[in-house]
Amino acid sequence: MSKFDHERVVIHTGPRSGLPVIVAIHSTVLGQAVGGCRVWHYGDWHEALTDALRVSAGMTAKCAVAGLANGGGKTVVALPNGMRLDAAQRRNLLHDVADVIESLDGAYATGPDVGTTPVDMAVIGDRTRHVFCRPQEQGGSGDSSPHTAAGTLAALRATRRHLHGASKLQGCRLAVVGLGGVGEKLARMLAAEGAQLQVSDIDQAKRVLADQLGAAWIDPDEALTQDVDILVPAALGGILTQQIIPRLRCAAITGPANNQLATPEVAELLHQRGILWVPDYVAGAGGVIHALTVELHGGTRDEAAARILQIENTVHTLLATAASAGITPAQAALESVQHRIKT
Ligand SMILES: NC(=O)c1ccc[n+]([C@@H]2O[C@H](COP(=O)([O-])OP(=O)(O)OC[C@H]3O[C@@H](n4cnc5c(N)ncnc54)[C@H](O)[C@@H]3O)[C@@H](O)[C@H]2O)c1
Repeated sequence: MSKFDHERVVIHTGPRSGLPVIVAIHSTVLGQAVGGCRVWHYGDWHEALTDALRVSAGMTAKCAVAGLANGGGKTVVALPNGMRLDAAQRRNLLHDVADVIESLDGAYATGPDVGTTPVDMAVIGDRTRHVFCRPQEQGGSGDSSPHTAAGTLAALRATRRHLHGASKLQGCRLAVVGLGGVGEKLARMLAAEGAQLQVSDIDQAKRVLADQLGAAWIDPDEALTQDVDILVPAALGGILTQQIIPRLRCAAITGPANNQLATPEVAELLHQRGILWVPDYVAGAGGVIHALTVELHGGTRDEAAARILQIENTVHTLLATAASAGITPAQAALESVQHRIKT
């Protein structure tokens, strides 16, 4: 039987919505647990619980590697298949979520995730102060995507340095897969640095951006297997499968997309193929660093920006440690998390 290593899990049927609100607190060893609020369709609430347990543990790692004084948590609400919330139902549900969070006496704070937005965080904020990423005009830290892009840029500099001895991205061959909130901003930054860019999105309307940036457009079906220095996944998770690994032609993979590995074993397969994989939760931490620094820790935007730039050092150290110990960067990251939580 696997060990239950969460501090607390609450499942509460919301009195207004009638829906089960799950809050999983994995760890508060480093400080208040944080993690987004996911409102999504699941087969049943057991699946939602499994998701909450998995993602909250991932948040502990993300915060620990980012040097934040926070632990990991997660809220998940399982919507029955086919259910669409109207405005009043959505508000009721968000107030149910807020009341559960408030009942935890500050052990956990939430932010946006799949199925929720910064505006939803403001609604949760009606009933609890333990919430982040509210819109800027409502006193929050606002859109996290520019900060996620800035953090990924820092991680890319460290990756470039590890591959080629210098961190300048000028001339570096990169494929950015996904040109949404984060990917577009990142592609613009990379183009401004003189990187040799290829870009891709399932949305053909994004071709205009490729033309603007002087980037080559790649068909989404072929985007992951381009011959580049660094592949930058910036769309959905689960893309690094056992099947795709033999076909990859990149030297490294560093991108913000969450949960890139289809299964944890894929990290070892990448290592065997000599492809560097920077854990997504390290490369994509800029947004959460910004939101927590500004909204929960009372820091300034400049302090948050400085912390985001530190991602370059963090990734540099991880890659150097992994190389000298002959382990994967994923394993090196895990050891650094365990070290931080124990000391
Ligand atoms: N927004 C943040 O601050 C943040 C923070 C950490 C991690 N992330 C992760 O980064 C990734 C991107 O986030 P985002 O906010 O930019 O999302 P988004 O929804 O704004 O953009 C995703 C883009 O990917 C495209 N896309 C989807 N499937 C694709 C495919 N198969 N090939 C190519 N393009 C495809 C979509 O059309 C869209 O343009 C997600 O995995 C997200 O979880 C985002």
